[in-house]
Amino acid sequence: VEPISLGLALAGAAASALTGFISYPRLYCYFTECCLQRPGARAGAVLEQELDKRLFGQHLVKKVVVKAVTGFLNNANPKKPLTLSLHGWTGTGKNLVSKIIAESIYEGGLSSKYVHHFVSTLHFPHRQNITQYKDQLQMWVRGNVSACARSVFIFDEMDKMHAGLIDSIKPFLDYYEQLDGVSYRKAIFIFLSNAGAEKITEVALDFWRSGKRREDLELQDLESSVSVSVFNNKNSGFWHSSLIDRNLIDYFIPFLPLEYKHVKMCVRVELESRGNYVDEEIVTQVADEMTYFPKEERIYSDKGCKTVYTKLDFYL
Ligand SMILES: Nc1ncnc2c1ncn2[C@@H]1O[C@H](COP(=O)(O)OP(=O)(O)OP(=O)(O)O)[C@@H](O)[C@H]1O
Repeated sequence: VEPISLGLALAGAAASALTGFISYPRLYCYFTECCLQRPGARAGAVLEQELDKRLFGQHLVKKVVVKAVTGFLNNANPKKPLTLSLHGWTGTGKNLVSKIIAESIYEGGLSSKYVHHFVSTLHFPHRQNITQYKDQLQMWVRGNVSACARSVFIFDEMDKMHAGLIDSIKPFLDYYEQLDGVSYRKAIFIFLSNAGAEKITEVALDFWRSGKRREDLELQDLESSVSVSVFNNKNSGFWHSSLIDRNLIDYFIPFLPLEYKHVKMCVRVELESRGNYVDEEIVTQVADEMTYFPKEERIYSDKGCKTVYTKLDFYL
């Protein structure tokens, strides 16, 4: 082979590799994280599979989250961003679910540069700075959605957010095609809060007392009462919020309080993930150590699965 033709052949190969790289963004995204990384159908399948495997005792959550997120990701032309509001008792899986949603869309999950996690007490602590927070929040959201339409925003501790602050992002959640040249329609907003937990527990407990199966509880039994109680709760972060008023929250997702058997499932998973043998005696001991309410029936774990892991340290 002559040096010139070899050189030409190499140059040709390099050029075609380069155009291949450019014309196949997916290949490029194999090496570096990209916005809109995973196709909708694939993300939906991952989401369903992971929720089935990792989330216990939340049949309503599974159903609604899979339907809402998959439907949204598969819609090439959504009319507004997806807004999910997750409500329930502490330690029932709200952070876990938002993590699983993030991981289903971006491999990096919560560490992805397209997933943004705000914690009210950390990022917006002082009531007197609310005007400044409103401006910052608008800037953050606008900047990140400009960089990637499929940005995910998670707002934790909504019940500790100062009333009125969340309304500053209302325009982004509405049915606008564009605002100042930016379309927010492909973004996902997830709000987490303990507000509404009492109402959810009340309904679940009534259901249990009337001898019905937990799995027969339907979303209709809870959704509207949760949204009303959150709207009217002064400490919900959504107090008289125009997001609720204007129906900009697509789904209110109720997390049921966890029972003894769910706590045991959490202990087993933790034992396995630490590479330990699942000793049923330890599982029972840890579950027995948790406290349960109401006082008479002792059905629901006070802290859900939250302190299971530290309690387990004691036995290992
Ligand atoms: N329903 C569940 N299924 C499986 N694991 C769970 C469930 N609920 C909680 N856990 C586990 O318990 C721990 C605490 O859960 P998580 O942080 O998701 O609770 P949370 O509802 O967000 O609580 P908080 O309202 O206090 O923030 C996590 O490690 C999580 O994996």
